[in-house]
Amino acid sequence: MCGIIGIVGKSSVNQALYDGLTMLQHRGQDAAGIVTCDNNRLYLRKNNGLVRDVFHTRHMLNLRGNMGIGHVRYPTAGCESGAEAQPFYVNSPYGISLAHNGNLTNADALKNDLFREDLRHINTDSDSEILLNVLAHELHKLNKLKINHEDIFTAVRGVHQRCRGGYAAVTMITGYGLVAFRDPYGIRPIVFGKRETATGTEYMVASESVAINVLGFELVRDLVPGEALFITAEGQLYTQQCAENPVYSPCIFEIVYMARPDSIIDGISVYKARLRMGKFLAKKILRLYPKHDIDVVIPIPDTSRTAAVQLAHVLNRKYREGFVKNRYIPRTFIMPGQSMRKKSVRQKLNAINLEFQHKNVLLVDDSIVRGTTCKQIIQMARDAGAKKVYFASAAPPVRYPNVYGIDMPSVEELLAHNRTTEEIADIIGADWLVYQDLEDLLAGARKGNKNIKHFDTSCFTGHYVTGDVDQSYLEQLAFRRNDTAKMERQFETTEVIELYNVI
Ligand SMILES: O=P(O)(O)OC[C@H]1O[C@H](OP(=O)(O)OP(=O)(O)O)[C@H](O)[C@@H]1O
Ligand SMILES: NC(=O)CC[C@H](N)C(=O)O
Ligand SMILES: [Mg+2]
Repeated sequence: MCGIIGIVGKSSVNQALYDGLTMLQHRGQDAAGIVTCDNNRLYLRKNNGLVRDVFHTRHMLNLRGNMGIGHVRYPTAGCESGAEAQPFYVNSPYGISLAHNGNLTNADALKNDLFREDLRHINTDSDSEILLNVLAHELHKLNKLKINHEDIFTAVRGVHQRCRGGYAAVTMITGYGLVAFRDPYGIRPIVFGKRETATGTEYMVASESVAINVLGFELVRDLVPGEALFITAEGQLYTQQCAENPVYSPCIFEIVYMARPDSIIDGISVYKARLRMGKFLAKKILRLYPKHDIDVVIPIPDTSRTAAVQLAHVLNRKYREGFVKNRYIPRTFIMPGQSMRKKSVRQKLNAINLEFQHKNVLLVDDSIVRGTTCKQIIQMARDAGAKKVYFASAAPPVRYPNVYGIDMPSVEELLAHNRTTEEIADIIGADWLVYQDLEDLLAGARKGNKNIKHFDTSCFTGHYVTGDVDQSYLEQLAFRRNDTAKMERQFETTEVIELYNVI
């Protein structure tokens, strides 16, 4: 769930790209990058860190031109090295740069094919470098000095035929314009917008609508699954469906946790969907515990707040901000290692004792994944003087790995895997625990857009919409990306590549 952005403007786009990336920072905290194009020359800055740390005035001044793309990264493949920060670049054909949100499930086979058949070298373990080279090859094989929108859509059709998994991508073809595309299941989100200026229409593509709103663009719509968009450097827009059998199946975890509440994804207001999650969860609590003795509802900031407000309202109990969040500590779930995540929970959240003393509190979180947050938070509530601590998760139990762009690679790390709700309550130290039912979560999301019949719910059900994920893939993924493997890799190879894809 990285954040991607692209703008074709009528004046310099560096500041707008920077501002847009700050609106997408919650999607990736590990690395950030921008590449711009001016007079057929590219200017790139990327590195590890938050947006505000990666771009200083001198970098901003160098990012020239009226067209560019950007990325904030949360790794799901390869390593955390700055060498794998995006956008990636390949010089042939035409000079193409790419920013990718998602994860390819056939990356190994593609890498092999790219080397043996397409004679292309992939220098990192990032699946995004593979996606870029597949697109480059599909363009290359047209064997044309000059390409038009039809050629570009032909190449994207080729990408859909070869690539599997989740991918929303924005690419820039030097001298031509900006190309964005979404995988045939629409797993990862991508929207576009436009803005009228005195000198013509400007276009913008982004992972979430919030970036489009804040920059003063008007949201046009989501790209539908399989669709591609091409905006010429002069500002002409073309769109085309490039997949044979697209099936709308957006990732439900975007609604649960990833996206900002003020975003609209696939026509669904994330905010309203989260309110409905709170309502359904309250109804379930009333069904299970009609004589409950909850005194107060307390959210675990930030993401659960929206659901908790509505949950408290339906339960007819007070909603209180019992935990104060340190605004300078980023999101913990998307941090790379367990020790960092664990330490950060305590740095991030602190209890206001008077909201807990002598009370039976219901703590609400949007989800429980590894259990890092809830274990510590329940203890903090007890230390703050709570009589009883109940816990509600606005999402169902996360029991299976995610393979489409969220870093949940190993079942061993998932608290709910092979455990009952009672066992989990015991481990986290809650007096009782309640999870949202999947049907209610889906109903809450569907109410926002009745046309969406399916969602990718793989982390709750183990059913993978792309149909290509088998046990051996999951074993490989867990082997490569479990926390211990990541930690070992950090010491071995982090900065060894040193080929930063510099333009
Ligand atoms: O069970 P866990 O593995 O701890 O993961 C789930 C937790 O992580 C998230 O919070 P996060 O701090 O990442 O983001 P937020 O501030 O947006 O809530 C989420 O809201 C849960 O609290
Ligand atoms: N979370 C994502 O979208 C990750 C993008 C890409 N797979 C990477 O690891 O860099
Ligand atoms: Mg949270």
